[in-house]
Amino acid sequence: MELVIGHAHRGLLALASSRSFLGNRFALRCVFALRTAGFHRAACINRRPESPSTPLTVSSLGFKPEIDPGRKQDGSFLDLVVIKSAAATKIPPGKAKPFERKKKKIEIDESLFSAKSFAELGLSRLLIARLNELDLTVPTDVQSAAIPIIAQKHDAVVQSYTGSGKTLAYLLPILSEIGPLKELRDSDTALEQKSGVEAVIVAPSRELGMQIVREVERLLGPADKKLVQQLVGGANRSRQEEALKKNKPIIVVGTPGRIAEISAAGKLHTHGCRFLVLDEVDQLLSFNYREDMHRILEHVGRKTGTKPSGIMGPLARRTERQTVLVSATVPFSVVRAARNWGRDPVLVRAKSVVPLDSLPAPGPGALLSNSDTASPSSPVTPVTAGSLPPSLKHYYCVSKMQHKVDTLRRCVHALDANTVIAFMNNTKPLKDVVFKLEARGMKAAELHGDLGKLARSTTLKKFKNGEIRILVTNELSARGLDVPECDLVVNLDLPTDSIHYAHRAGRTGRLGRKGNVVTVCEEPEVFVVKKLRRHLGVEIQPCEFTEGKLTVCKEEA
Ligand SMILES: Nc1ncnc2c1ncn2[C@@H]1O[C@H](COP(=O)(O)OP(=O)(O)OP(=O)(O)O)[C@@H](O)[C@H]1O
Repeated sequence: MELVIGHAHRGLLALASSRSFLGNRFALRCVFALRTAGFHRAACINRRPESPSTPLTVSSLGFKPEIDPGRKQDGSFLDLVVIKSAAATKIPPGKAKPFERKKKKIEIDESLFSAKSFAELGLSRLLIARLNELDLTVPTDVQSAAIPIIAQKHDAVVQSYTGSGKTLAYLLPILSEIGPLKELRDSDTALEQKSGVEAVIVAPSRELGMQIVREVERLLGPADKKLVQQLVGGANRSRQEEALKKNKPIIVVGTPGRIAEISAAGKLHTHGCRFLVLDEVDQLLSFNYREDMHRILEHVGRKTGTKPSGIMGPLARRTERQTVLVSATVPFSVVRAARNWGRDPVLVRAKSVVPLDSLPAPGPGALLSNSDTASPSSPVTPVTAGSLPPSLKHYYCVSKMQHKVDTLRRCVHALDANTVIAFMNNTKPLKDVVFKLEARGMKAAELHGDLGKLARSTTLKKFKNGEIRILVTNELSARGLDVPECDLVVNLDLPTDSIHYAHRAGRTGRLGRKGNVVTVCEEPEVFVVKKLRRHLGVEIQPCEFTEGKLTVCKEEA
C-alpha cells in the first residue's frame, strides 16, 4: 500500500512541475488528489509481465481471410466501387447507356483496405445490411483486427494511426450486440427491450463527442437515432437529463465532466452498462480529468474479473463491463491502466493482436510504437513512430515571427490547399491571425474553447462545408476531429511534443488521402523540429515558398 501511495505522490509531483501552465489553481487542486488515488494507481502501478506470450493474429482467432468476389486481389477499394456499380447496372440490349458513376479523384492508400469485407467479421446481419446502405463495405485494417476481438468480449486497447477508422472499429461490434441492429438470438424475444444504458463512450472534447454521436445516429438511422444521447459539456444539462428520462437511450456519448456530473446527480444509471469506451484515452488519463474519470470508472458496470460477491448493496446488480481504450498514441500509462481496469486486455493494432501482459515496462514517458513493421517481440520503443498516416508529407519552413501569417498565406497558395487547419498554442493570437488572413482575402475563422457552444458548432459546420478555407485553432481541434477534405495542416507555433504533433498532423491525410503538414518556426527552433522528426520517425524536410511554389531546401548540418 505504501508503495502505491508513493507512486501516486511521485506522479503528482511530476505533473505539478511539468504542467506549470495550469498555475496556482492547479497546485491547490493537487491537495484533493488522494481522493482519486485509485484512478492514478491504475495508470501508475508497474506490474511485471506475468507470462511470455506470442502475438495473436486475427486469423489465429478463427477468422479466415477470404477474397471478396467484388474486390480485386490486391485489395483495391476504389476499383471495388467501380466494379459494384458496373455489376448493378445491367443494360438491356438496344437501350442507351445509363449515367455511369465517375471514379472519384481521391487518392486512397490501398494498403488500408487489405482486409476483409465487413460481412466476414461476424457482425449482425442487420448491421451489415445497414453498412451496405451507407456504402460502407470494406473494413480498414484496424477494423478487421479490432471488430472480432471486441466481439469476443476482450478488454482491449485499440491503437492505430490517425484517420484509420478507429471509431467504427469499436462502434460496430457494440452495435452488433446492443440496440435495434443486434443479432437476435434464440433466447431473445422480439419484444425484449433491455432498459438502461448499455454503452458509455467518453471523449475529451464536445466536438469529438458530437462527432461520435453523429456517427452512431448515422448507423442507427433516423427512426432510432434517439437511442443515442449526447452528454457533452456546454450544452443545456436539464435538457440532457430530460432526454435521458424520456428517450431511454442505450448509448450515451459525452465528455467526462458532464457524464460524471449527471451520474453524481443520480440521473444517469450505468450499473447495467456492458461497454465502456474511452476515446483518446491518453488525453482522458491526464490529470485534469482525474476526478470525473474516477467516477465514471467506478460507476459504469463492473470491471471484468471482479467477483459480484465482493460487491455489496445496489452495486451487486452491476453487469460485467467490457473496457475499450482507443488512441493513435498509447503511452505506457495507458497499458498500465488497461491492465488494472480489465481482465487479460489485448493491444489491437492494424495487423497484430498482442496480450498486454506480454509487454515489458519501458522507461518513463515511453510510447508504444504503432508500427506494424516493428518486431512483435519488441513492440515498445521510446518514440511515437507509426502514429501518423504514411500518406502524409511533412515540411518545415523558417520564418520570422512577424512574417508567419504571410508564410501561411504563401504556403496555402503554393500547395493549392482548400481546407486548411492552422494550429497555435494560445487562444489570444488566433483572432489577430484570422484578421490578417481575411485582410489578404482568405476566408478564415477562429475555433477555441473560449467561444460559446453555438459559435463553435457554427464555425465547424462552415469549415466542413467549405465556407471557411482556413480554420485557425488551438489544441482543442487536435484530437479526433474528422474533416476528410482537410488537405493541409500548418503549425504556426511548435507543438509541445511529438504526441501533440501527431494528433495535429493527423487532421489531414484521413483514411489514406494525401495531406501536407508544414511547421513554420523561427531559426532557433529548428533543433526542436529535428527532435520531433527523430521521435516520430518521419522525414520533415526544410522548405521555402517562392514564386508560388514549395521548394525543398538543403538542410544545414
Ligand atoms: N471502412 C470504412 N470505409 C469507408 N470510410 C471509413 C471506413 N472506416 C472509417 N471511415 C471514415 O474514415 C474517416 C476517419 O475515421 P475515424 O475518424 O474513425 O479515424 P480515427 O482513426 O478515429 O482518427 P483519429 O485518431 O484522428 O481520431 C471517417 O470519415 C470515417 O467515416
